[in-house]
Amino acid sequence: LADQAARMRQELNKYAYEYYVKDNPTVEDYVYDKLYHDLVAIEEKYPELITSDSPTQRVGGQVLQGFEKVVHDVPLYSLNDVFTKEEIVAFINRVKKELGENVTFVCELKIDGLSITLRYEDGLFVRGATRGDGTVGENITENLKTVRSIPLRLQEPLTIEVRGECFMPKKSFVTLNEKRDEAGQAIFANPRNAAAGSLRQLDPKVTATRNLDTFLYTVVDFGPLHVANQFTALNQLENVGFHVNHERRLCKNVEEIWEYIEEFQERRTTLPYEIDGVVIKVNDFHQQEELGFTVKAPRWAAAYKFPP
Ligand SMILES: COc1nc2nc(N)nc(N)c2nc1C
Repeated sequence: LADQAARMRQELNKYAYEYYVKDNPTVEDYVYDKLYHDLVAIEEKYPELITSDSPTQRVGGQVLQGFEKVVHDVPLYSLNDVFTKEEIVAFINRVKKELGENVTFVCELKIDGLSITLRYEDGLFVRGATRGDGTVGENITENLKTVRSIPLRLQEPLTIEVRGECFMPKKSFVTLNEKRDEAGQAIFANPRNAAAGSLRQLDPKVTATRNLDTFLYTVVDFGPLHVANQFTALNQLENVGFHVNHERRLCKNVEEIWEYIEEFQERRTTLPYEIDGVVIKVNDFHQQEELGFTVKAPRWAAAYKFPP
């Protein structure tokens, strides 16, 4: 029976990966729901068969009295903001001055959400935390377990820490505010505040109702993923189970970067999530190491902020 429960868990986690990460479900919802309820029945009868990566454990946490502090082994740094094409040109020129002409950049969307860091040991999700001040954050593992796109077990038994954004899709934001308005509750000003409020809930059962989502964009130590640059790292992050934003693009020069920026300034209102800019990164990890960091931010990246 233990094997049967394990097979059901694996099947459910596969369906969830296809649905939430690959955005390409292979079964109808009722198939998932039926298998889920069959697993719940087995686990209720034989609680000793319950494991931490069972989808039935996503909304299990008790109501917390408060959040523990988490000291980040590797600080969550911030990005240098730029606001004009001239500043982008200056950034690219400075990078090429130090690295030579043979540099490729990755452009990614800057999601308007909350920075989170997720720790996995042997493939199992063990801890999730907020960025906080970059050095000390809050342990919100129980709340992050309720976010369906966060895998409870990776496709490989990796021990890694990944970072990204937790956000509330625009549609969920509108529905939530409609419900709150009808209930005479204060509405949230924007999806970012709604996501922050949802993650700061002491009761995970409330967080579970908020339809939060994630996009992961970096690994603290790329070693275990065996990747040499940001673009393949993003592909690998998706392969091992994380939700990664698909609008990433390799750019060789300012023209291609500016083209990407103009495209997403245009598409911003039609995207299902809010963005506040574009992040430009040197793609190759050795070149990133060569450039290093200033006190607060990497010298190999810049965040172009859209005009308000
Ligand atoms: C390399 O560091 C970063 N990379 C990022 N990438 C994206 N797409 N969005 C961010 N908000 C972001 N933030 C940081 C600190």
